[in-house]
Amino acid sequence: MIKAVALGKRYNDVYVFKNVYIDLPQRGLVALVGPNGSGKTTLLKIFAMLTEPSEGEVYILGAPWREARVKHRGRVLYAHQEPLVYSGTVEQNLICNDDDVLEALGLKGLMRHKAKGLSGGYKKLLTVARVLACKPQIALLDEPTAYLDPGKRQGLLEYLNEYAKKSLVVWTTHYPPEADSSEQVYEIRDGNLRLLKSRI
Ligand SMILES: Nc1ncnc2c1ncn2[C@@H]1O[C@H](COP(=O)(O)OP(=O)(O)OP(=O)(O)O)[C@@H](O)[C@H]1O
Repeated sequence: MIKAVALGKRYNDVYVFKNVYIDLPQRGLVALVGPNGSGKTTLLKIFAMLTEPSEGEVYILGAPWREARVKHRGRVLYAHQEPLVYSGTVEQNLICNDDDVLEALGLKGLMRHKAKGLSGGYKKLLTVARVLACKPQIALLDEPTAYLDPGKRQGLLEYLNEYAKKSLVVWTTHYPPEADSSEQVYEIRDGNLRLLKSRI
């Protein structure tokens, strides 16, 4: 439900990537790997309709990018790379409430804690939970496993695999082995995107 055709993005005259083609399904877990600065966040933010493409076209849930930005706003949610929390409690940091998500991400017992007082890992989990609890049709998660210990990484990935049975989840990581459990793995490198693996 995300399709890019000859997509390019440049800042001034410098291309981050060009001639990107991708066709992502309605549901499934899709990992985007690549080294620092390769363009993972930029691509995710284009899909999130936060960054405008420089050339080509992107279709989100069937609508061209500019139209989708108006039509599909709440259906496509992006979780920032940085653990982003606001003042107030964990509960007050959530826009939507979903017990399953909070339980799975280990936040259930922390609802009355001050969000700014959480550790980096729990701030990151809250950033991800804020998106997943709202049940978007497309969840775009920028390095959701960063800051997490191995147990929490695995727990989160297991939950994402479950979640992706109903929705499309695109997530980024620097660490290719971690992407193995995803149904599709794309790599972005030197301005090009290529499909490394697909089980769909
Ligand atoms: N607003 C901007 N203005 C100018 N250049 C930018 C801007 N945003 C990103 N870039 C450049 O685009 C390139 C890709 O950045 P991006 O953050 O998408 O990479 P990334 O793969 O997510 O990196 P990392 O793994 O380090 O988070 C980098 O060279 C970066 O400096």
